[in-house]
Amino acid sequence: MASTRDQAAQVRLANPHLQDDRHDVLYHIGLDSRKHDFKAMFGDTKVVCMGGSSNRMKRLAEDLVAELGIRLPTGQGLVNVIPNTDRYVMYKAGPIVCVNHGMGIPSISILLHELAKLMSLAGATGVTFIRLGTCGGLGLEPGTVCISSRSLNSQLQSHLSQFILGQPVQREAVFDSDLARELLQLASGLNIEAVSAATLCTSDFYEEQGRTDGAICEFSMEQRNEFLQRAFEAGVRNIEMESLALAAITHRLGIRAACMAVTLLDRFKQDQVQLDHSLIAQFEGRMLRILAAFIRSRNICG
Ligand SMILES: O=P(O)(O)O[C@@H]1C[C@H](O)[C@@H](CO)O1
Ligand SMILES: O=c1cc[nH]c(=O)[nH]1
Repeated sequence: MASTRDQAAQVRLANPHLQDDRHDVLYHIGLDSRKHDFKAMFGDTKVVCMGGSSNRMKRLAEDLVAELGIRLPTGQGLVNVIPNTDRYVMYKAGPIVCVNHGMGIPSISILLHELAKLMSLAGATGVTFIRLGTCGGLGLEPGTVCISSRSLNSQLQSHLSQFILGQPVQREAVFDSDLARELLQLASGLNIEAVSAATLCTSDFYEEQGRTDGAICEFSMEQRNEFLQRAFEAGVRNIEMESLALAAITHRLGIRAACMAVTLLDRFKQDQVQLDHSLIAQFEGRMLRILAAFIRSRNICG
């Protein structure tokens, strides 16, 4: 349970160049502090939900409205609140924001910079960021919800490496352990198969995840299996493409964050995702139920 101090905490940026009263253009999410009233639009935000695809985030917002009985502004319905860009979409249902992050670390990290600035300028307090995604599992039944404890890069190290001004910078990629535990308990209470473990985050779906079915593959089946086994022994139970940036950026800024992703396949058994869309939607529904239980437990929707 979040403490009173956590609930009052504002998002604090880690950038001495930024003045509080600045004019700021959040270019990729199409928001401008001179044209939009950030406090009125986003000041009440408590949870920011993220996932790769735009339609999935729209569905998530619709499902949360139905599941939690959230009342929308009269005559407005659920609308994309960032229509000035087609990079991302964003829906707001009461204090919940649902935004898509695209695929991979560069796409989610641009979004995270702009979302953190947005939440800070809006004066939002006690905000939690949660990614709801899909992933490959290691030794898990498809449909298992993986809640990341930390994220490992493709060298199985728990940090995000970047080159800033030409110099290597490493940022620790860990998630809030209390929040991860809380989500795991909620899953268990709902009888949803879930684990909390390390997540491998790569910058590619094919070769970096050890798939032999990409357009290029220069390793053997034995090497593939050895890599997946090594990841498993390092504590990895799922593989995806965004958790490293989510963990590193939120940890650096002190934003409470979690990454939940449902497994679409067991990578020890296969490389191709062969599930049909209705089953994927059913699996994603498991994360919606955990998320809804989390939001209910926080009493933030009135
Ligand atoms: O949240 P989603 O399901 O979009 O994320 C995973 C990781 C990659 O972005 C993508 C690869 O298929 O799916
Ligand atoms: O295997 C998978 C499935 C979904 N997303 C990934 O990044 N990998």
